[in-house]
Amino acid sequence: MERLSQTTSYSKTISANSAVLTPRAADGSHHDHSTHIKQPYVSRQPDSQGHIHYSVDENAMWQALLERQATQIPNRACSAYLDGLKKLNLPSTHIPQLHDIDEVLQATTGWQTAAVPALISFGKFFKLLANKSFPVATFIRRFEDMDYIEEPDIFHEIVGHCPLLTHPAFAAFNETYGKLGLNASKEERWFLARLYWFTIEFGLVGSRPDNRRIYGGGILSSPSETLYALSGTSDKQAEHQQSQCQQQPEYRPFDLLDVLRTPYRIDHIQPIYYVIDDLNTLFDIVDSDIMGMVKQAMSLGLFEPTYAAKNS
Ligand SMILES: C[C@H](O)[C@H](O)[C@H]1CNc2nc(N)[nH]c(=O)c2N1
Ligand SMILES: N[C@@H](Cc1ccccc1)C(=O)O
Ligand SMILES: [Fe+2]
Repeated sequence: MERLSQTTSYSKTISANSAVLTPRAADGSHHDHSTHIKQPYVSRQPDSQGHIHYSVDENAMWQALLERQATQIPNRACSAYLDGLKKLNLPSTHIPQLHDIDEVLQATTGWQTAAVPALISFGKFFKLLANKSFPVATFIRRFEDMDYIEEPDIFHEIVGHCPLLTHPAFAAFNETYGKLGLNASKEERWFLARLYWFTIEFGLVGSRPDNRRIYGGGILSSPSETLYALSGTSDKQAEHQQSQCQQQPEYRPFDLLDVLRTPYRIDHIQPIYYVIDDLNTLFDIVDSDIMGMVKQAMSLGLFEPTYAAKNS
């Protein structure tokens, strides 16, 4: 398997649809392509003891990301997340081994991680969650993608998701969500994906701007989105600033039916966040008739995307 750190990573960027061109010739020479190419990420395989040998560069990336987030997260993440982060007791200078994470997850909620190559299919994803296993893609972003990466890397899965997986009610939400997905049809799964997206991935909690905090793992693993997500001021001012074409997030009060009908794109910072009053709102949803709501959303159809929809 090609080692991530040895792959010559070209400065980006191609438009999302451009073909990935062949990298630098073996002898190091290269033709100056007018377009740059984005080296694909390749996940690392565990050795026979289940140990993954990361390179110096990859461990340095982890250290840089954790140091940056250590300065940005404390007064932006919700307290349940901060409690979980402390329990994980993550190493600061190197990427943790999955069995070290599993020890904490097993002891707190009976969960564990599952090494996966990258984004996995809905079917595999729901099956893992239904069995209290969380997918962890075993590669880490390069420095050029430090602030924001379009696909989940190990920093996203471990620092974004694992802290709240030590929280019993949050873990139960994930497990129930997985079981619902397992029994859902293909089309229903697309609607369920929006519930996950606007809560576990990109959810905010706290109805007033001054008490608003982040619980979404997709935000907390991105240094730039962590700052952006709470940068919106009061909703009125946000509208005004938006009219001044400053990029400001839109905050919407959480409504399950609205969430299920809201298209999203996974490849850029989110323009819309749904806000719950309290984490318990999330746990009440588990006891509500989610699939009934999905059927209602299907009959009502999707809202118009607020931007050119690519994949949602
Ligand atoms: C269903 C959910 O919205 C999302 O699309 C899933 C799909 N596959 C995934 N695959 C990985 N490795 N990590 C993830 O967080 C997800 N999220
Ligand atoms: N954008 C997140 C990673 C992510 C990708 C896709 C879905 C969810 C999360 C980050 O930079 O950390
Ligand atoms: Fe995620």
